[in-house]
Amino acid sequence: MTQTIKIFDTTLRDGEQTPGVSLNANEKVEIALALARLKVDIIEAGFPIASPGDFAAVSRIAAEVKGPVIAALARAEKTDIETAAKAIAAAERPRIHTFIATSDIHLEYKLRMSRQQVLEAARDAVRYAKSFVNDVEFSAEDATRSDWDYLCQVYGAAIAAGATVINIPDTVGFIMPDEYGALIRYIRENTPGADKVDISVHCHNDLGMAIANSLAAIKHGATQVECTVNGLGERAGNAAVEELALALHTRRDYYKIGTNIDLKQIYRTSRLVSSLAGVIIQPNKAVVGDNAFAHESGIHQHGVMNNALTYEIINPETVGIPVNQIVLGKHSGRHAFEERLRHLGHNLDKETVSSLFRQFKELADRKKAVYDRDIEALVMVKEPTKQEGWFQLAYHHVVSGNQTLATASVRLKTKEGMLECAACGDGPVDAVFKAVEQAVGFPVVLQDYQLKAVTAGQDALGEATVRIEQDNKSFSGRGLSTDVIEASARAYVNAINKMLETCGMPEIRAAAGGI
Ligand SMILES: CC(=O)SCCNC(=O)CCNC(=O)[C@H](O)C(C)(C)COP(=O)(O)OP(=O)(O)OC[C@H]1O[C@@H](n2cnc3c(N)ncnc32)[C@H](O)[C@@H]1OP(=O)(O)O
Ligand SMILES: CC(C)C(=O)C(=O)O
Ligand SMILES: [Mg+2]
Repeated sequence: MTQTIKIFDTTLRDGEQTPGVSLNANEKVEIALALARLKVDIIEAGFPIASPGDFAAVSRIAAEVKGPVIAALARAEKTDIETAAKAIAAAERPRIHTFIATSDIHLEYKLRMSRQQVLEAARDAVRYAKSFVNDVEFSAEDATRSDWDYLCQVYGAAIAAGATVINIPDTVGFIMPDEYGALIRYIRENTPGADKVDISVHCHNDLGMAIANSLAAIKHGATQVECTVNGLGERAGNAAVEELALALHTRRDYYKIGTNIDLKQIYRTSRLVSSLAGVIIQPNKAVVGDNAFAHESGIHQHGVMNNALTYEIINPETVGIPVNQIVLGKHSGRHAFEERLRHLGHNLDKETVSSLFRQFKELADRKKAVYDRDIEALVMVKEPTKQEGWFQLAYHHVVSGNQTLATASVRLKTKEGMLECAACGDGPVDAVFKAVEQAVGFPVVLQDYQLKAVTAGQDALGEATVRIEQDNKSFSGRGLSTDVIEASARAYVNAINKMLETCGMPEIRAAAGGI
């Protein structure tokens, strides 16, 4: 291997710009810790000026996550830069990432600035950021629709002001691979000082080119690639880190470039992000989709039976996908369970292991075979401990049928006692959601509801995902059970708890016209 490309992960910043996704500080720290285990080189932890919540999350990540460089985004504005610097002050290796658009269309209609003004703003922003940290990245937003010579002037000014990284974003996913490769080469060859800094690329997937463009850029001298887990991001998303890492690994014969990514962590990180962001992975998604290693047709199955290499270019275990074998049953003990967790790469504290073991025993009572994937699902969809969450689902009962009005009754445990309610609905899930809504005592706006099976079989674990909305913010919850109505109710309660964590119970009750 001749070279290593740096992976800059922006799941927590651009990834959070995915429509409908909103992560709280605890979730962001959990994802940042997983990214550190994945061994990304840089974590873009957020955009601290955007909200006090974003500032707090970036500050916690800077203080708590060791290993990768911790970056914070800032417009080419003094206050943004000061806020970013404050948020990452505790990081071992802090980076300020400042940006301003350079395309004429952005200059005319958005910034209302001339080319000269933007060039000066870029230079001043880098210089100001440099007064706080040594490591400063500069991005020319909408670079791929900007004039190439003007871009070289702006990047030259940013490098002269002290930028250590220049990023060339395809902000609107517009450029084609050959063209992007040529642009990267042009900037490298025509920007004074470009040979002394990292050249970064940041590709959006509007035309499905994010990975192809990133790879073309690597071929033409990019030294850093910006990605997100599962390709989350604004609109159609960003280049997916798992796809990029696997492309470079699988075709190392061609690219002769590696990454520091720990490939075994890919599946786990992907599931964690999917779970916390509330965005289900499409089955045919490359590398981490449920069908990525499934062989449906006879000719393929025949080939794979003889030798997997006939139709499999990636071994699922390479990316840490658990093999679907029966691992444990209801007679298994705590030692075997703990050992299995360790084998799957989870080093969890005693309290979490105890809670998971209890859930595993309950599951083993209801399900014939417990697979590694079931255990992964239990780990991902952690139930709230007694101290967490306003509400816990203590009991539910649902009656439904084709000639019966679906009716549900629920009992929720709270710190102040039990709440009970019953409701009718359009089907059992609607009835149980209505009963929960009545029990909590305020209206809940449902945005999205999805249900899928974790493994195959009639007794498979069902995994429900629910997204609710409050004050233009989304909150997602997940629930697991062999009973899909229970999984749905748990997901709904989980989303409500997350909403309360951010919005506060008195505020929600007041907004609903209550006490
Ligand atoms: C390509 C990207 O992904 S860029 C990152 C996008 N991410 C986000 O926008 C995160 C969430 N954003 C926010 O919370 C808000 O937009 C904030 C806090 C950043 C700014 O909020 P507001 O001050 O209310 O401004 P608003 O969003 O309406 O407009 C953006 C302003 O920033 C200016 N601006 C946009 N980009 C830049 C830049 N890179 N440098 C300097 N100014 C900029 C715009 O011209 C506009 O200025 P104006 O208010 O003088 O007209
Ligand atoms: C802030 C920049 C790098 C960005 O996200 C984009 O241009 O897409
Ligand atoms: Mg972007």
